[in-house]
Amino acid sequence: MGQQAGSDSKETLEEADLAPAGEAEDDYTPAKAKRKENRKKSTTLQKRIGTDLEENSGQPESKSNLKRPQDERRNEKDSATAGEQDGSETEEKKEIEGDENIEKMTPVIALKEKATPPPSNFMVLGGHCRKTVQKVQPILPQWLAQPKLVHKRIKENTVPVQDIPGIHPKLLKKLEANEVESFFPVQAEVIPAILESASGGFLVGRGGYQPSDICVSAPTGSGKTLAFVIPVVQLLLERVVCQVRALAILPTKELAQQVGKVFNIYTDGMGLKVVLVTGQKSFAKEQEILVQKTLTGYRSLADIIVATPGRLVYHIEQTPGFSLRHLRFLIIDEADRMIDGMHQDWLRRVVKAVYQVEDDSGPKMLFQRTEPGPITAASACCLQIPLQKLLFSATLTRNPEKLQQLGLYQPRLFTSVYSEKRGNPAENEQDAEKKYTLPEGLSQFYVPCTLNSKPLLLLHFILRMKFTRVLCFTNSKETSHRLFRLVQAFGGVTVAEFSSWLTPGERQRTLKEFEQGKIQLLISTDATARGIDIKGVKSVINYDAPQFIRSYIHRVGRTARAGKAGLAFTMLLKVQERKFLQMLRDAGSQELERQLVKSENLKPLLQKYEEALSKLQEIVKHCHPSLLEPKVQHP
Ligand SMILES: Nc1ncnc2c1ncn2[C@@H]1O[C@H](COP(=O)(O)OP(=O)(O)OP(=O)(O)O)[C@@H](O)[C@H]1O
Repeated sequence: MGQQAGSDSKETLEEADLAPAGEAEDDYTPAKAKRKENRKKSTTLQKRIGTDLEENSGQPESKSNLKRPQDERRNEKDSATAGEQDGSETEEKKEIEGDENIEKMTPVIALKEKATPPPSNFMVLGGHCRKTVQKVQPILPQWLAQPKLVHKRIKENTVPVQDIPGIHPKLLKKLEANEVESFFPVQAEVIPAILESASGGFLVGRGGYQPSDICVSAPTGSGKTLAFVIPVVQLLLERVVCQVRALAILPTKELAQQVGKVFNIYTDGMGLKVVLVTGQKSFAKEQEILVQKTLTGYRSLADIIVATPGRLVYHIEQTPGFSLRHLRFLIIDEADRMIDGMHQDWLRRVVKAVYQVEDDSGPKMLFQRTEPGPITAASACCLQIPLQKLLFSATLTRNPEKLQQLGLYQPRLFTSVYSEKRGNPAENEQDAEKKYTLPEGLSQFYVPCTLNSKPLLLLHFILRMKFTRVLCFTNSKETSHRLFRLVQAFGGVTVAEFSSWLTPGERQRTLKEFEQGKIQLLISTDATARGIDIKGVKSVINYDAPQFIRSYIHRVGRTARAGKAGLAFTMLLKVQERKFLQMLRDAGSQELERQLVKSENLKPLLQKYEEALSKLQEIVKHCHPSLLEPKVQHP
């Protein structure tokens, strides 16, 4: 029923869900803002000079001035001299006089100023000399400046599962069955913190107070998913009535499916129900598995929902009986990406649904649901079900302005971004904001190349250096498709492409085949850059250099996961080298090694490559329809 009614809104929102992460730069620097403002002022002044010049030239030696009585002019002269004696104005004048350039540039003004003193309301121009602007250092709030540090080295810092107190025996069994013997550092820190925040039962905060929201910034592949799945499942084990108590929001369908799978593993046989709300199923089907109509109203069929924001909002608005009034945990994975998508207004709508007043609420209700505010005698006498936000990302912004949009409550930050030398994240707050941590097992290289040698280099890595399970990134789906066709025409490589051109079903199948080792080379847009956990990816090749540091971090993070080793190669044109390498240095990454491939090594591939190019030209000439059908090809 609601399916049709909301189809328009669904289209737009889902479209946004699918859009590959165009990583906007984190460019919060108050100093930058200040510089911009100064530049703006200077432009305005320049404009004014222009206008004043025009005005002056339009009034040759101010006839009006000559016409005015002599004593009036004398008065003006006197007041100008008096002005010079005033401390501040003298300084300003010195500045103007001291700027020789200005005098050279504006001789007309200089001459006229000497000839006739400016009228009293004349605006003195200036401010063109270069002043050194004092750098504004941001002062971060304490929770961002002094976070809880999480070891970045996984291997040396794992903690045996049994050493973390309070894990439910049922979950210990599950962990063992899934070959998780030790917790990774981020799990060892965050799991106890979440469990502790609900130590008085998940329906009330500790001591009756609202618990702190939790933000986690840890490298790609460091195990952030289990860091929220384990405590959330454990805390919901004690629930009696099935209600939506936990909601995990992710930016794409594939990521939501992946997280849904982990929740399913750890809730299996525990009596908790996990529902995926991503648009993979029809809207009506999703409604059926979310709520059930009863004689007295509706009942929830889900304890945990894993959703993309667009589809979720659609259910909030269109599904009768769908309620978030019992929501206890709001998990925002890939949080920085989700903040970028805040314009969709999904968070406001979710929070509104959580605190929505329903008919059955009233003074009789044991637990209340009101948005957190100042504690008053009236608010303190009722037990509140807290809503706790849990944020996770490998590139979590430390920009307070951006984080402020999430409406966090007394947040705590767990981070792996710190200086190795001093272990002090607040060492240089401005720097820390732009720094990220890469997985310890990652070896990074850059490959100098020309536009023409790029495809040959890729083939060289696969065919001559025998790289297997390679994830290759391009900057657009068009490039991905062309490259895929070219490698296909070359032959000898099991290749597939991955982009938003594929249907969700095709995307899922492709990822599965890649994971199973059936595909040697997967050419992808940034659609697989974030969060996707494909086991056994040995190397990542950036066929096109990523434009933003966050894109780079997520792309190369598809390898070297869970403490394993991995290789990352970035092909760089001569013109890209300096800027790209500087971008990495600024992010605190280790220096990339230069991997030069000699042209002799590419020569053996040349003849076949040219044949492949001609083949491709033929296809394009005859406009082969299959050119528009991206698919996997097995040789
Ligand atoms: N304690 C553990 N022991 C062994 N393997 C683990 C453990 N925790 C997580 N893993 C494995 O590590 C891999 C990476 O975990 P996960 O996907 O949670 O990383 P992530 O930090 O969310 O990465 P990204 O930032 O890229 O999303 C997964 O394959 C997961 O099964």
